[in-house]
Amino acid sequence: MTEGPAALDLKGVRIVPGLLDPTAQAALLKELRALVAAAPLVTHSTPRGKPLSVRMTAAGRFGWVSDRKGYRYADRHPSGREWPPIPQPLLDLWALLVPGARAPECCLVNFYGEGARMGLHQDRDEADLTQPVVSLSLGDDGLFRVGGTVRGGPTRSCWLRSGDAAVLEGPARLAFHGVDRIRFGSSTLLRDGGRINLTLRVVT
Ligand SMILES: O=C(O)CCC(=O)C(=O)O
Ligand SMILES: [Fe+2]
Repeated sequence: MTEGPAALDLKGVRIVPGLLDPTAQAALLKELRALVAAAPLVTHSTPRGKPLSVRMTAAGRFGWVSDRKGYRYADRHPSGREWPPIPQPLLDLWALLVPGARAPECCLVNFYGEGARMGLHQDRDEADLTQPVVSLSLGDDGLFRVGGTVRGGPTRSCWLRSGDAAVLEGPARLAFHGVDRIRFGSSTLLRDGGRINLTLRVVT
């Protein structure tokens, strides 16, 4: 594969439906099970102490964490252990989708159980905002909302399905985005339902 499947544009965010076929999704899921065994999912809280509905872990040199001390990248899991390496299939997808970019330093693993959501936000904790963010969805469908680079402007939404990718790059690198809800049980990839979202980022 040299170019990858056809992409759609959602307010400048590149959506690549069906990037991973079901076999590749199952293979990746197997790697993620090992990843989560080494670095268990955590319920982070906002700096004000409100728990996030999305549970998270990470791989790579850095993971993203949040607690009373604020939102930040950390070089260790809250357990004190190092983050596991980013699975090779994800590094390959990054190279396919954003060939000119630096190597990713973080793969954030988000798990959305029933009722979990993520409010509109910008990804701006990274030092080099010229580098893209690549996001991959697995499991249940998620309603992905994208706005502009200022809060409160018009937004558009689309459903991200298992195997779909989204790339935040160029002028849309700082687009507000979030996940309003998931269609719990819409995919058979995860036996007990839920949605996994993987985001690859250059941090430094
Ligand atoms: O779950 C998604 O599709 C988006 C995740 C996200 O925006 C983030 O982790 O910063
Ligand atoms: Fe984000």
